[in-house]
Order: sequence, then C-alpha cells, then structure tokens
Amino acid sequence: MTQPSTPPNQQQSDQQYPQEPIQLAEQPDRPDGNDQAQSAKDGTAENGRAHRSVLTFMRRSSPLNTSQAKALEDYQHLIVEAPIHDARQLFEHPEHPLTVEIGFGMGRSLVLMAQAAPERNFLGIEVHVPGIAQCVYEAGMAGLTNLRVMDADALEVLKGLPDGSIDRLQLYFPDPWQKKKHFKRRFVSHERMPLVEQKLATGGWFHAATDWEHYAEWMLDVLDNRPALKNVYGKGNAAPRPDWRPETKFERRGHEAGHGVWDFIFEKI
Ligand SMILES: C[S@@+](CC[C@H](N)C(=O)[O-])C[C@H]1O[C@@H](n2cnc3c(N)ncnc32)[C@H](O)[C@@H]1O
Repeated sequence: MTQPSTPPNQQQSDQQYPQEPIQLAEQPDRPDGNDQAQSAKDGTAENGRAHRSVLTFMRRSSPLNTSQAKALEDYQHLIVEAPIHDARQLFEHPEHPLTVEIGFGMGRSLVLMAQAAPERNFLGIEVHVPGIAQCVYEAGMAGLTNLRVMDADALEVLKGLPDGSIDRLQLYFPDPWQKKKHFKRRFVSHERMPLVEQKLATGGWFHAATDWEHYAEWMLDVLDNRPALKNVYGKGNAAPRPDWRPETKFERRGHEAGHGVWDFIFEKI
C-alpha cells in the first residue's frame, strides 16, 4: 500500500473499486441553523456571557483494557500534549510532508497508513482515550517513528499550527450528527472549512469519507462551494475509493448495515 502524490484515479489497481468519479444524487436542503434552544444548550447563544464553540464530538468515558492502560505508559513518547505550535517539528524528519487525521477512532487504519508511508509524518488527533491508547499500542508494537497522537479537540490544535503546514488532512467517517438540530456539529461546514483551508499547503488535500448518504451530499454541497478548494474528481463527484485508505472500524460497521461509502478529495488551490 502506498500513498500517491498524484490523484488516486491514476493509481487504482484494485478492480473492485470504481474507476470513474461517482455521481451523487440531488443536494439536500441546507439546515436552518437557527435552533435557539440548542444554541443555548451548546453555549453558543449570543447572550453577553462567554461564547463557547459548538463541539463536533461528545467525550465518552469508556474503561481501558489492560494492554491499553499499559500502552499509555509504555508508548507515552508517541503522545503529544496540547498546545503545540509546529507539528512538523515533532518528527525525526520535519521536512517530510505532514498528514493530519481528525478523529481516528481506534486508530488501526492510521497506523497502517503510517506504516505504509515512512516518507510522510502522521499526526492523529482524537478525544476518545481508549482509541488513543489502542493507537499508540499498535504504533508502538510496530516501532513507528513517523506517527504522533494527541488527546485534544482537533479544531483547537489546528488553530495553533502554522498556516500552510499540512499536506493532507483526513477525516474518515466523522460523526454524522443525524438530527437536524445537531447539523451544526458536523465537522464539514462553511464555519469550519476556512480553518482547514488556512492550514493546508497549496496543492494539499482535504480527504473526507462517510457512509452516511445525507452527510455525503452535505459534504459535497459545502466543499464544491469553497473557492479555495478544487474537487480533484470534478464538481459534483465523489472520488473512487482509494485502495491506499485502509478500511476503518466505522466503515466496516457501515458496510455491515448496508450503507454506501463516499470519499471526497479536494485540493487547496
Ligand atoms: C464516528 S467516529 C469514526 C472513527 C474512525 N475515523 C473510524 O472511521 O472508525 C468519529 C471520531 O471522531 C472523533 N472526533 C470528532 N470530532 C473531533 C474533534 N474535533 N477532535 C478530535 N476528535 C474528534 C470522535 O471522538 C470519534 O472517535
């Protein structure tokens, strides 16, 4: 498995994946974005008090198994404390291109990607502690030196990074926030994309994947209308599933539930 530096349609080798861009159905209605009760609950109401931003995640408290608990100690060197300033400097080879993954879950696919691409550096950001522990366990066991992880809100981390310092930003199977009143928590939004665009290098990629059709349509509607981004597969199209993106846990769950999978690759212009 390698990571291409050219668009993945030129790298396709696995015939089970579509070779052509995928045409999506009609675009959904945009959310009303005016749910005052929810805004107050989220802390977003403009009421003169401190303004808390809307989070894209909910922290869950789940116990760690024995190897995960031990991994947090044994592989502590792979875990970076916030705040950080230039993520590139965390690595033995700061000159290598930086991939940032937001919400890596249990981290298996991130570890496989880092293992397959020693010529790149990988920073994974997650708030789910058992996932962080599992990820460093697998990265540590594999002896990876090009992967670091953080327990933090990725949006806060991004704010601190130098502009143009990220080569690839990946967001795989983000929480779809299915209820209309929660659409404001979706990561892909006109509110959050300016930060992503600011931190991506020119020519860098934002790569998102989802198994939730409404979110796929939503993502395309947002991303195709960002002047700073170009759809690598052409306006209105999803990307063929890249064979260098390992299956994630949530992707597998989506398959089991009979869902489709949509990848989107956008280049910062
Ligand atoms: C539905 S899970 C998908 C996990 C994994 N990518 C997969 O496909 O199996 C989404 C993950 O994103 C994380 N997440 C959501 N927003 C985040 C943020 N702003 N910063 C860090 N992690 C975030 C959540 O904690 C959750 O583990």
